[in-house]
This record gives sequence, C-alpha cells and structure tokens, in this order.
Amino acid sequence: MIVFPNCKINLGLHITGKRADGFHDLETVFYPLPVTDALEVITPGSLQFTSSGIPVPGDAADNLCLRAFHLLQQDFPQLQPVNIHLHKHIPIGAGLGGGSADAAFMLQLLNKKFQLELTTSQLVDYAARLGSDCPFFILNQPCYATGRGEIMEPLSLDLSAYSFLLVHPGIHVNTGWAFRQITPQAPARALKDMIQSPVSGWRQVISNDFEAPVFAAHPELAEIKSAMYEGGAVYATMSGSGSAVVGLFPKNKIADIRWDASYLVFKVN
Ligand SMILES: C[C@@](CO)(OP(=O)(O)O)[C@H](O)COP(=O)(O)OP(=O)(O)OC[C@H]1O[C@@H](n2ccc(N)nc2=O)[C@H](O)[C@@H]1O
Ligand SMILES: Nc1ncnc2c1ncn2[C@@H]1O[C@H](COP(=O)(O)OP(=O)(O)O)[C@@H](O)[C@H]1O
Repeated sequence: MIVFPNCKINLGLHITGKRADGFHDLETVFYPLPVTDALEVITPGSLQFTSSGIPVPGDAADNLCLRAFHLLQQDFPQLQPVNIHLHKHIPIGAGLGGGSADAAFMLQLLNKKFQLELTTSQLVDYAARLGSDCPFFILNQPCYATGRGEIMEPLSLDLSAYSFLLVHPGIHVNTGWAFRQITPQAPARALKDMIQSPVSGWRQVISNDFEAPVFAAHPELAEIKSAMYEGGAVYATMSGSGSAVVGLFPKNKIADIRWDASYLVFKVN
C-alpha cells in the first residue's frame, strides 16, 4: 500500500497564550498543498524502516512513521510487523508539516490495512499524541485551528485563482526555539474573519507571529519574502515557524525569480 503525504502552509498564525502543559495556544489557518512524500508499507515482514530522498535527521527508530505504528500497536496487538519505506521530498524543519503528514498518513494507512475501523475523531486523537500539527492531516482540508492546532473548523476557502511558490533556503528552524521567542498576546484582528476578506488585502491584515523573531535570526528569509512581493505576489508569508516562505501569485503567473542555487523551490499551479 502506498500513500502520498502532502504538506501544509499556515495562512496567518497567532500565539495567543502559554499553557500549563508547556505548549502554547495558537490560532491559524491550515491549507494543504500537493507537495508530497511517498510512504509505502508492505506486509508481511519484519518491522523495518528505510528512507530515501532528503535525509531525515535523527535516529530512524524515532521516525514519526514508526512512532505512529507503535502508538497503534499498543492498543491493537493484532497489528502485524510491517516494512516501511519513506521517500522524503517535503523539506524538513521548514514549517510545512512534512513529518506530521507522514505520521497522520501512517495512522490512516494502518487503519485501512488492518481494518481497525477507527473513526475520524479517534484518528485525530491518536494524531494529537504524535504532534501538534498531526491532527490537521487527518482532515486535510482548509481549516481554522485553535488550541495546539487540534481544534479544527473546516473553512470554505477557495484559492483556485492562485498559484503557490514555496521557497526553502535550507535553514532548519527548531519549532520549540521559535515558540520560546514569542510573548503570547491576543491578536489585533480575528483571523477567522480576515481569511474571508479578499486575498488582495491580506498583506495588510494577515500576519504570522513567528516572522519577527525568525527573520531577525535569518534576514535572508525577509529578503525572500520581499523578492516575492517585488515579483508580483498578491500575498507572501513564512509558513508556521519557518523557514519556508510561500507566495500566492495570480494563477499561472509565478514570477521567474532567480533564487540561490542551494534553495529548494516548489511551484503549485
Ligand atoms: C508552528 C506550527 C504551526 O502549524 O507548525 P510548524 O512550523 O512546526 O510546521 C505547529 O504549531 C507546530 O507543530 P509541531 O511541529 O507538530 O510541533 P510539536 O512536535 O507538537 O512540538 C514541538 C515543540 O514546539 C513547542 N510547541 C508546539 C506546539 C504548540 N502549540 N506549542 C508549543 O509550545 C513545544 O516546545 C514542543 O516541544
Ligand atoms: N518522517 C519524518 N519526516 C520529517 N521529519 C521527521 C520525520 N520523523 C521525525 N522527524 C523529525 O521531526 C522534525 C521536524 O520535522 P518537520 O515536520 O518536517 O518540520 P516542521 O514541523 O517544521 O514542519 C525533524 O527535525 C525530524 O528530526
């Protein structure tokens, strides 16, 4: 069985409070985009994880695909050992949620393969135990999210008039560090309302709290965002805690910007 976990971008992000459990409350709009990994699971086999493509940092035993398998196996001992292969294409530590997508797709794949009959709400609960971004990928549709990101309201948000440019300059931002740079506060404007306003005005009203500290640490990112606006982007923002920057351009009119050869660049028309 093979699935293709996709990435997400955040359109607006506000850190609204620090919680007793050490996490932060936030509000954001998650939007899925078709830049994907490939995740294959074969049975029968011994429990094994291999990967190709972009190297995943850390011990293979800590990979979110294996963690998703072990999480379900605790409650469903009938899960047979599986051979897992991940081809990594989504940049890592980029604010694109690639690891979270792999974990959420793994839960769904195992649910189907072993006929566990888990409901969407049960899958969301399991996903929340693997990471704050994971529950989104169970729904995988435009959502306004609060809490740690697990309280989701699907939105009707049609961005089919736009093409998306994603630029990742290879800077890996540590999510925990990024949260520690921010003093939580109530947002000046309600994101849930602003996201329904015309995209042409988003530049003035939709912002990401992580941009100030992350751009201060990596000025190259502010330059990427400026280059997108100079190239005709209708809206540009860093995604999540970075470091990927995303630009919305009129459909099929992504500017031909000359990026540094080391950057990873993705176009979604
Ligand atoms: C910032 C966001 C926005 O969508 O995305 P990314 O930039 O990572 O893609 C998410 O909130 C990230 O979610 P995720 O990447 O799953 O984070 P987790 O693994 O749960 O947490 C990593 C660390 O970030 C901090 N953290 C995370 C989420 C949250 N609501 N409050 C936090 O304080 C904690 O220090 C935690 O130990
Ligand atoms: N399957 C996976 N893909 C990517 N990263 C993974 C995976 N499993 C574990 N990780 C760990 O999760 C961290 C964050 O990954 P990722 O989800 O890509 O970043 P972000 O939260 O910025 O979107 C990485 O540093 C990596 O060590």
